[in-house]
Amino acid sequence: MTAALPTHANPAEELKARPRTLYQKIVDAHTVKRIDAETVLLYCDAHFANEYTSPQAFAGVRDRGIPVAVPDAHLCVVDHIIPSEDVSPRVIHDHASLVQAETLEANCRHFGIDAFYGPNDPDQGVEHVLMDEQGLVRPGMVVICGDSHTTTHGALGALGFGIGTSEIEHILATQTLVYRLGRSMKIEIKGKLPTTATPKDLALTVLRTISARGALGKVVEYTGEAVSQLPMEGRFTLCNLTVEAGARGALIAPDEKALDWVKAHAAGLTEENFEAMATYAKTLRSDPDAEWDETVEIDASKVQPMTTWGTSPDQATALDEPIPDPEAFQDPIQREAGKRGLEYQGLEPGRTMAGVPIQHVFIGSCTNARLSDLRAAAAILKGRKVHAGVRAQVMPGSMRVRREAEAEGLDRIFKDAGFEWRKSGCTLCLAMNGDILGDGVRCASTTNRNFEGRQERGAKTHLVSTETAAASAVMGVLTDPNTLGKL
Ligand SMILES: CC(C)[C@H](C(=O)O)[C@@H](O)C(=O)O
Ligand code: SF4
Repeated sequence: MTAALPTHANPAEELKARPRTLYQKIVDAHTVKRIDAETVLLYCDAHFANEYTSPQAFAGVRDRGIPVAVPDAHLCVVDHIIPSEDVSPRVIHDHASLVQAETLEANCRHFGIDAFYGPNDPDQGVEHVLMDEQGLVRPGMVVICGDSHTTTHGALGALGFGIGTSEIEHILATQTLVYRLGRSMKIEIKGKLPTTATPKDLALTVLRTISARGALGKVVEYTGEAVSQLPMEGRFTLCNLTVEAGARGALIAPDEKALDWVKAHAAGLTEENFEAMATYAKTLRSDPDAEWDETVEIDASKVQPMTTWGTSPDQATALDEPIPDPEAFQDPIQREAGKRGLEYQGLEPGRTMAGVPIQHVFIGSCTNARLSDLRAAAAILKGRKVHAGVRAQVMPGSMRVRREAEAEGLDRIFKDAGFEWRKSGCTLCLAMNGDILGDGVRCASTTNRNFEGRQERGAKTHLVSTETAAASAVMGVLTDPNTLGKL
């Protein structure tokens, strides 16, 4: 006869009984082995590699003469170093960049990785646009990449985060990662986002509220009415920018919208697999009495069109509010950073950002270059012209986005307005391959980083929504898109 074990002796039962956050549930489901109180060996479902951060990792695996453990779990794309000129076939002029692109292709061939998106692949794109567009990210997955903006994929309820080169090597060799557990942070976005504001404005508001260090070491979960109302593209934008607060992940519990997105994008997903995914997705939410290390509330109804005034994404303000005086900041680090940011940008406290003259507009990047972004910009640009003295460029997030936009005639609207219609890639987001601004050029940019010199030494970047970028292109000054018809 066997005596019944007391329930607390069964770790699996104990795990299930404890209220958990969505983050904890995903980590538990992927834990191969607990290493110590702070660290686990984590199974990763998918790894995405670009040509820029992967070469040494592949070289390490080659040198040891071992195979890539699960070749089908990797997707490789040339996106960071590829020029965006509108030529066919695409040519990489820079020798070092060409070597990086060719090395990635050779590594894929050598290790039996079929999912390679080279410069002339019809579906090439910025990795964080491409992955979701190919339906490769599913709710509950752990997805990793040697790139910080992998947090983007939390929009689908997947734990996405960036890793370093030695970790990429570990993934290639073992499909696992030695993972230090993060702390949990709930950001509840209450109320409704006004129709005059966009998800990008919400994301910049979150950053301003919690600061660029506000989520350091934490995995954020977004909840609340405004978050459920966001379309998938808006959720990608929000989760993409969350890393700029230092977050180690950004999650949104998967709902019907997330499942519909996967259904619409995952080629070959059978009805049976979809049903299994949908059933699992229902369990992917934080338990009502889960404990959080930190919680923050934000009122969505107060969000207004935003831009950045400094050189950190959290140095943001509404376009029609006065630029704050950093001298008044309590935190000495923020005070110094604010003073330096304003000085770099050549701006004074007290004036509004609306009306600041710009010479360049960039619509692109993994933050805001999906089809809905291009539609929103085109709706503003239709029948209007880019202001004299402004150079305006659009780099669709992927070649598929570009094709879909062309099928709707959006390229015509952009070109008629005076925009350059380019090909997809990171390009001007981080000043690569000749896609750079001149020294001192001020740019309204739909990207996620406004660091000193990000778009070229001395160039001034102001982060904005796609709508604000389009309106600013027309006016030649930073412009709240809601005021456009009224000016
Ligand atoms: C090049 C890469 C390591 C980097 C990142 O990690 O985010 C880049 O994509 C960026 O946006 O600055
Ligand atoms: S588009 Fe910009 S932010 Fe996104 S991965 Fe490329 S360089 Fe990084």
